[in-house]
Amino acid sequence: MANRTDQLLRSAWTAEPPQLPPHALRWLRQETGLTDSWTPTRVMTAPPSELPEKAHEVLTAIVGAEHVLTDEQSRLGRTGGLSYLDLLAHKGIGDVSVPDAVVLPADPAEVAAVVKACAELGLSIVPFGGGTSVVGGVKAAERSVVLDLARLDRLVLVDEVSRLAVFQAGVRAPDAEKALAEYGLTLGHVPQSFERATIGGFAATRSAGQASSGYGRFEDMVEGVRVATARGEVRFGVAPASAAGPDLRHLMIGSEGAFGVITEVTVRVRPLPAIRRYEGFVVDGWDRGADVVRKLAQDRVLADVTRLSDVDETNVSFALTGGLKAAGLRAYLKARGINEPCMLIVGWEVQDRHELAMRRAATLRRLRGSVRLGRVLGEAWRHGRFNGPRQRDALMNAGVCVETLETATHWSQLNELYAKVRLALTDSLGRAIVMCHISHAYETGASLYFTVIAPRSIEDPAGQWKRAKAAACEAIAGLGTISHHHAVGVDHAPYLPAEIGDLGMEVLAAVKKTLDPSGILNPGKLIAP
Ligand SMILES: Cc1cc2nc3c(=O)[nH]c(=O)nc-3n(C[C@H](O)[C@H](O)[C@H](O)COP(=O)(O)OP(=O)(O)OC[C@H]3O[C@@H](n4cnc5c(N)ncnc54)[C@H](O)[C@@H]3O)c2cc1C
Repeated sequence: MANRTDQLLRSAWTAEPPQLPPHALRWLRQETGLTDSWTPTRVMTAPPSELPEKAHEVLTAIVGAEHVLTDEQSRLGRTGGLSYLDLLAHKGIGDVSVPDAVVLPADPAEVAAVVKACAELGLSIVPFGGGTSVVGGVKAAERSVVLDLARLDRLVLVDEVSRLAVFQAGVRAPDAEKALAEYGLTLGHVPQSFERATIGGFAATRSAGQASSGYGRFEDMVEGVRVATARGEVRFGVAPASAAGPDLRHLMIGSEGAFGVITEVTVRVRPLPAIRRYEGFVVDGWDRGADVVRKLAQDRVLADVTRLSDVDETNVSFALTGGLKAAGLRAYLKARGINEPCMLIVGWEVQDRHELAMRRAATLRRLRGSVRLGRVLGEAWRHGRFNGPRQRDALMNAGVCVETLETATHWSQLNELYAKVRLALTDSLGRAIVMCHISHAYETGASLYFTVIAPRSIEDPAGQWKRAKAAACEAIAGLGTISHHHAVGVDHAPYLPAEIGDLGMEVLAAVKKTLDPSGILNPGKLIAP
């Protein structure tokens, strides 16, 4: 547990602080006007724990004294997740709430007992999986207890006949895949936060992995859930499909810890692919690229991974590869008639050569007119698919404001949404690089995932991003969803009523009141106070 606390305290993805290569730093300075000065960082400190003695006694009786942590380091490590604002807070910039204790139950029964006890004691609970939320989902509340699920780390059972597996909620994605691989199975859920995020966290946020076109979003993988609510335990999902009223699993999937703590998830699993093939293409222009992805989706021939970068994201990828190689590539593409290069990565994960040949041919037929850069680009993307958080830390260390936000809409509105969000971000951030990609496509629409890079404000680093984020959220309202896969958390809660309406909010509030009458479960998340 000491290692885990160290990792959470560091907030950075790796132990060694990553640095940008000199060519990338030079390029950034030139493009954004980045300088060497930014707000000095400070050491984060915590006030003493005010966990009442009675609460300490009760929690200790349930989980054991060594699993009720009130020391400063354990509490500071679990003040929030990994959004840009959270990372700033870890550098002593901006406000932070520190929980009074961290409680680590061992199994679903202990979770249920902790939730019940906290409801009786009137103590708020923040469920904490991998802590990778980027929307304030694990932001600690005042006078709260963080319920860390790290000890719920077991594969409970595998039903090979039905292709189902039951995991405890705290199992991290790499451990889940390792355990399934022993049975020749996979979940196929590979978000960029794969290395740290948990099965319970995926279910609680309706997560979407990079291979969502092939394996589906996480909610498509959930067959059943076991949840500890403040009123007792519930289990939903007894069959692959059911007409027994509304599907109550979906009250829990995406409930972000506000209705209960998910303790076990039954997931649908598949045979491990025998062949993985990733290739890179370049399409001329964003509109044309989005059209290609739409046709692939509507003709039902999407590869398992399908990811289209806009011109700015493609330029940044080229610039980061550095110097001569990038210049040569640009010249080659120009000679092939590509003036506005947009990178398209497609990846197939299949059982045999025949399946690959059939699916690949169907995709390639719709890619006529694009330039094929082959497996080198595809494999380079696959091998670097988890580099995002490392690059983000390096950018943070270089004094950059770096953050992502995402949305989704129907194809007919996609380009309007794309243009409006871009404009909102560039208007509020000034000399910034705003990049975007589509990585989740459906027959009716797609997600848009934006990344921004701007020199960090010296006077008001947190306010700089809050204003940009607010502008982007306002641009999204009425055109798309406030979140395609990052969830609501604290950050998006004020925008949810505009998306689901007052009556929709009343329904959520009614469910919360039924399952959590005293409002102790993850206060302020999903439903704004
Ligand atoms: C670098 C980076 C890349 C990311 N890439 C992706 C991506 O590709 N796709 C994607 O979907 N998301 C992505 N995310 C967001 C994040 O990883 C997901 O939201 C993930 O599902 C969170 O899992 P977690 O275990 O870390 O949950 P946490 O961050 O610990 O919690 C997330 C929310 O769920 C609640 N919660 C957690 N566990 C439980 C439980 N057992 N019961 C009830 N509530 C619970 C928490 O209270 C919180 O509200 C990324 C984040 C980072 C930092």
